[in-house]
Amino acid sequence: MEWTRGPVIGRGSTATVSLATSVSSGELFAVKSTEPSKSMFLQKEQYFLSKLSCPYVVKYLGFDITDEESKPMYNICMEYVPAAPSTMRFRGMESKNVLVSKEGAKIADFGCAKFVEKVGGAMSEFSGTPAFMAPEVARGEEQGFPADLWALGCTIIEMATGNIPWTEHQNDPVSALYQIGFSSEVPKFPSWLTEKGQDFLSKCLRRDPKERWTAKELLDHPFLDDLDLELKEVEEFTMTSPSCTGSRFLEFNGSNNWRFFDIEFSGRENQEVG
Ligand SMILES: Nc1ncnc2c1ncn2[C@@H]1O[C@H](COP(=O)(O)OP(=O)(O)OP(=O)(O)O)[C@@H](O)[C@H]1O
Repeated sequence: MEWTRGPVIGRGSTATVSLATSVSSGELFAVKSTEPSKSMFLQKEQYFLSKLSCPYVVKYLGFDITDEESKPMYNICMEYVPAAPSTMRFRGMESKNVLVSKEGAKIADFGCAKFVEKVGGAMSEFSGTPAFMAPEVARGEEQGFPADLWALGCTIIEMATGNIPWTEHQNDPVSALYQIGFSSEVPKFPSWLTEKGQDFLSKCLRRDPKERWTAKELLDHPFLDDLDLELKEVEEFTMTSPSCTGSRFLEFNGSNNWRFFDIEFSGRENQEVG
């Protein structure tokens, strides 16, 4: 597919993400690029994305190597998910690897992903962001499905506070790993979350992976019933500001509830992207 690169819309530690346009169809999509010599994580991500088809994962469109001003670039093309810009008026934040669009939340960034071959088995490799690691992962013991539910709890904390869990150790990953792996502590829960929200977190953030709730159990947790209600209410909610005219935002409304709402950007804000 022939395409042209547009403005940069995001940067991570391994790659730069730009908007791109298909020459034949005019379709807008996102391209994640890096130099081929530094493309190990991106190639791994390409492998995972190409195997996944799920409405909650950014859609993979292909990969290629381009020559841009005599500089080769390794590129993964994927669905463009307009992300919530930090400048908008909302207090809730989404983790940078969870993009929120009109269709809901989608997971992007599979640079540290791996297929589970043997659930609960010993770890062949150790990767991830320390602050989101489950105690058993920090100790290098195992990385099974329960570790994902621990990470979910950590993501909720990040969304509610705007900070990663264990912020007190954010400049010292080694001490964070030690605290996570060998203390009896769990990350601090935001005190302003509802009782149901706190209870949901307590089920995700159990230090013993065998005591942690499973995804199936969590899906029936009353905290999620409340979110459904919130979404219905929000369908009636309209933003009136002329400068905010089509992405979905998550807001913590101060009375212990989260809600989603939709905003469209004015042309000016679109130009500011990148
Ligand atoms: N499909 C997409 N649509 C819109 N924006 C995207 C998309 N993919 C990534 N982005 C933006 O680009 C940013 C960087 O992307 P990403 O986190 O995947 O890069 P990375 O180099 O793998 O990051 P990390 O530092 O976590 O390794 C994201 O935070 C997001 O804002």
